[in-house]
Amino acid sequence: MHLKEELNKGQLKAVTYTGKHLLVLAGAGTGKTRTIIARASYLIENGADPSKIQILTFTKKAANEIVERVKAGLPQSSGRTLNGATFHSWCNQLIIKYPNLFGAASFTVIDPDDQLGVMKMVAGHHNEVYGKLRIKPQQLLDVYSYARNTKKNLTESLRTLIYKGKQDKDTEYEITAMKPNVELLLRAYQKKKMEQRYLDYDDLLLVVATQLKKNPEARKLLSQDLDYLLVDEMQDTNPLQWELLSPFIEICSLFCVGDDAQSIYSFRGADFKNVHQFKERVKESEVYKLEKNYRSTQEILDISNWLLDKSPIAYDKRLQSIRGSGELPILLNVSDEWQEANWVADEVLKNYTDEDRKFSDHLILSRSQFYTKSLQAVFIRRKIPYITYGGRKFLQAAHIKDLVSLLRIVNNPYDEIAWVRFLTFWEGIGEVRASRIMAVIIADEGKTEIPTLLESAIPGKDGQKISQLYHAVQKEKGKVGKMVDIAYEAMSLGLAFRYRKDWVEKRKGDFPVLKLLADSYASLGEFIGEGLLDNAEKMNGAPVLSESQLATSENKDHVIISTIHSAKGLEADVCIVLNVSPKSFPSAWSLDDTDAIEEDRRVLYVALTRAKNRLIITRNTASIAAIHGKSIPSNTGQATDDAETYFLTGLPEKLVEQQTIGQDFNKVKDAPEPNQIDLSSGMDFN
Ligand SMILES: Nc1ncnc2c1ncn2[C@@H]1O[C@H](COP(=O)(O)OP(=O)(O)OP(=O)(O)O)[C@@H](O)[C@H]1O
Repeated sequence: MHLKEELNKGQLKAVTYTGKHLLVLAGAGTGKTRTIIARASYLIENGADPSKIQILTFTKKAANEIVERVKAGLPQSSGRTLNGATFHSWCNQLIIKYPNLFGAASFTVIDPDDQLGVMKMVAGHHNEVYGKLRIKPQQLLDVYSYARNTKKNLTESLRTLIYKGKQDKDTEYEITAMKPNVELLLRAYQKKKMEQRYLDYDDLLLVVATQLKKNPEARKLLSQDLDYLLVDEMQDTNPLQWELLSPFIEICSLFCVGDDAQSIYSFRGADFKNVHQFKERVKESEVYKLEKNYRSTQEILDISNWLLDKSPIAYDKRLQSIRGSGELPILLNVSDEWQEANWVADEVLKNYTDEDRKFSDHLILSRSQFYTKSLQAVFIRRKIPYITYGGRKFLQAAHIKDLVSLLRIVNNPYDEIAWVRFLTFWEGIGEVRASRIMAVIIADEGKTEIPTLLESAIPGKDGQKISQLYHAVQKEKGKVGKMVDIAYEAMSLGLAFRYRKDWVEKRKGDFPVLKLLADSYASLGEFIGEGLLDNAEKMNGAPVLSESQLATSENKDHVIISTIHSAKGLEADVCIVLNVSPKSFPSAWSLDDTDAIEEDRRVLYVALTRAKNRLIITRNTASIAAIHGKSIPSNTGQATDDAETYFLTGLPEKLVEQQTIGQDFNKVKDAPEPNQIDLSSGMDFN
C-alpha cells in the first residue's frame, strides 16, 4: 500500500503510530475504515505476523470487507492468515481452539430463536411462578441479556427494560414483588443451558472474558497468539465487551476506531461515553482525531451537521467535505408506502438507464426490514435486483433448521431443542413422544450408542430408518458438506411435503447453498456455531441471504435494502432513507426518554451520512399534516407536541429541495375516448 498517496496527514499519523494503544475518534466518512485497513497493511509490511493480528468488528460483513481489502493491497498471499471476525465469532473460535481452557467442549451455540425455545420450556416447567408475572419469555431473555451486557443488577435491568427507567414508588413496589420470581426463572434458564450444554451468544463472550480475567494461563496462551487487536466501531462496545478487551491491554497492542455520534446499540448496552474514557481506562494510550469528510458532498453534510447540532449532547463535530458542493438533498413527501415504493423504483430505473448508474450504486435504508415489504414487492414485480441486509438469517429459516437439527444432535446428543425438532419432523412423532424418546437418550448418559437407542425407542420401520440416518451422518463427522448431503437425501421428501406451499419457489434452492456453506467449514462444531453467527457472506464474499430471487451470485449488481443498523460502514452514490416521519424519528416509544431520543437521532445521522452524491429522504404526508395541523409542504402550522420532538421540524428550507407526490401518482390514465386501430401503419412492404 502506498501510504503517503492514499492517506492524509492525520490518517498517516494514526497508521504509523508507534506507541502502545491508540483510539482514532472521528466523524462519519473521515476514513476510519481506510485507516484500520492501512494499519493492518502497514503492520504486515513492517514484519508483523498476520496470524497474530486480529480485527474485530460488529458485523461479519465489515470483517470480510476489511480483511479482503487488506489482502488486496499486499503482495501475493502475504496476508493469507489475517483474521477478521465479530466479537461473538472470535470468542467462538477461541473456544473451539482451546476447548479445555474454556471448559466448553461439545457445547452447542444456540441462536435467539432457540433461546426463546429454552425460556418457554423453563416457563412451562415453572408455570406457577411464571403465571404470576406479566412478562413474556422474550422480555425475560432481554432482561437477562441486558443485565449481563451492561453489568447492571437485576433491579436496574428490570427498571430499564420493563419500566422504562421509572423511579417512582409504585414501580419500586412492583419491581420488589416480581424480582424473586424473575430470579427463579432466570436461574432455571441458566441451569437448563448447563444441562443441555448450550451456549447463547452472550455466553460466548462471558466464557472467554471470565477465563481471561481469572486465569493467568489463559492470558499466557492468548498472548502467544496475538500481537495486535484492531477494533472497529469502538463506540458500540458495551461493558461486557470491555471486560473481554481489558485483559488484552496487557497482552497486546490495541488500535481502535470509533465515532461517538454513530453509537446506535444502547439497547445492547453500548455506551458511547466509553470512548470518551479511553485514555483513563487504557494506560499508555492516545486519542487522535480526523476531521475531513471524503465521502459526501457538502450539502449532504450540511443537513447531517444540522441534525447533530440540534442535539443537547455536544459531539464537538462539524463535518467538512473535501469534495465540495453537489446536489441539494431531496425531501420527498409521499402519501403511502406503495406510492413511495413506486417512486423509488422509478428513481432507481431512471438512474440505471439514463444516468449510467449501477443498481449497486443505490442504498435504501429503513429502520426495520418489515417496513420495506412493499418496496420489495414492487422491486420483484419491476425486476429490480436487490439484496437485503438485516432481518432474519439464512440458517434461521425453518426448513434449514429442520435439516440442521440432525447435525446438531450428532454434534451434541444433549441438545434438547434439536432432538425435539428432529424427531417431530417424522410423521407420527409428536412433541410428547419426542420428549419421551429424548428422555431415554439423556438418561442413558452416553452408555449406549445413539442409533441403538433410537431403534429400540421407536418401534418398526421408522425406528430403523431414523437410526440408520443418524448413524450414516455420524459416520461422516468431520466432512460437514457430506453430512448435509446425506441428511438432505433422507429428508428432502419430508421437507418438500412440509413446505409444499412454496417449496420449489423459495426453499428447495437453499439446500445446495447450505451444502456449499457446510463445505467451507472444517468441523461440525464450527459449522453449527460459526454458521449460526456469521453465515451472512460465506460464499465468495457474496451475500447468500437474498430474499430476492433475482439476486443470484452471478448477478452481483443489485440494490441494497438495509436496516440502518446493518448499514454501518456502508456508503453509496445514491442513498434513500425511508419514512423519516414523525413517530418514527424519533420513534413513538422513545418519546418520554431523552437517551432514546438521542439514540434515534444518531440512527438518522448514520443513515444520512451514508450518501455520497444524492440523498433522498422520504416521509409520510398525512403524519406531517397531523402534527402541524396544516398541509405539506409547509412546516409552520399549529405545532403539536409531536412536532416539537420530530427531528425534521424547523429544518431550514435551504437545506433540502421539497417534493410532494400527488395522489394520482403512478395511476395509469387512459384516453377519454377509444381510438381506431390502424394496422396498415408501421409496415413498409416495398
Ligand atoms: N485520504 C483519503 N483520500 C481519498 N479518499 C479517502 C481518504 N480517506 C477516506 N477516503 C474515502 O472516504 C470514504 C469514507 O471513508 P471510510 O469509509 O474509511 O470512513 P469512515 O470514517 O469509516 O466512515 P463511517 O464511520 O461513516 O462509516 C471512502 O470512500 C474512502 O475511500
